[in-house]
Amino acid sequence: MSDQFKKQAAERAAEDVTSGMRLGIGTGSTAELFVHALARRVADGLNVIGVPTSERTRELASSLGIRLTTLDELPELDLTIDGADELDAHLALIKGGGGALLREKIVAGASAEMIVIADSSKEVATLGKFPLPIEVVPFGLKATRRAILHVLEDMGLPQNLDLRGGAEQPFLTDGGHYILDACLQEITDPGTLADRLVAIPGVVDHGLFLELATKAYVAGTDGVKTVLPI
Ligand SMILES: O=C[C@H](O)[C@H](O)[C@H](O)COP(=O)(O)O
Repeated sequence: MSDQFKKQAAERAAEDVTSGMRLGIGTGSTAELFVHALARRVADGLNVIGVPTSERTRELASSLGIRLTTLDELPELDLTIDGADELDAHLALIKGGGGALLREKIVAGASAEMIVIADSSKEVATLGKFPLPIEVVPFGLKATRRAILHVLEDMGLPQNLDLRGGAEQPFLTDGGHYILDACLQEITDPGTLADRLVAIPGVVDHGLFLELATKAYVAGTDGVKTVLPI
């Protein structure tokens, strides 16, 4: 069922794309459904150029005939459409379940608008049930981990930090970094947490996307609703 909802949200967002747009294209299962919907519109004559947020998305979009470039070639975008792991009523997001958070955030930050597409299971009152991905450089992993744990302790948050993929074979992002997933349950002050995490040397970025999304299409049993940040 949730796949059906993801598809409905993705197809609704594809309707917002107009010819001439410079488009950031997200990553993940919902974003992939959007890529398919977009490709159908491109086959019907829609003229857009896209910047993918991952190698995975690049391969899919290019195989479906969507014209692509890089953010270096096109550093200003009109719209990014991407999925999310969680969204709240302010359209604050947790992203990075698929490991693409860094490129996703850079691309969203270069876009005038960002539309989030999701099924209604992703909507939460408070962010944090979904583990927060924190992207770190491999060098000095233990020291970076300790510094993150210190911030979590200081903010009264649970100190659960897992290296994605495990120590034997850590997951590597497109940028060659590791991900530490923080199981926090309730992030009551995402702004402070975001600021404190990026201030740690060794932390590249984290999956809190604050004040980036301008609209969301959330699909559930009642159809697709439009959510604007409160
Ligand atoms: O790194 C992955 C991205 O942030 C995804 O957009 C996010 O994990 C949501 O993915 P999905 O649509 O597969 O639930």
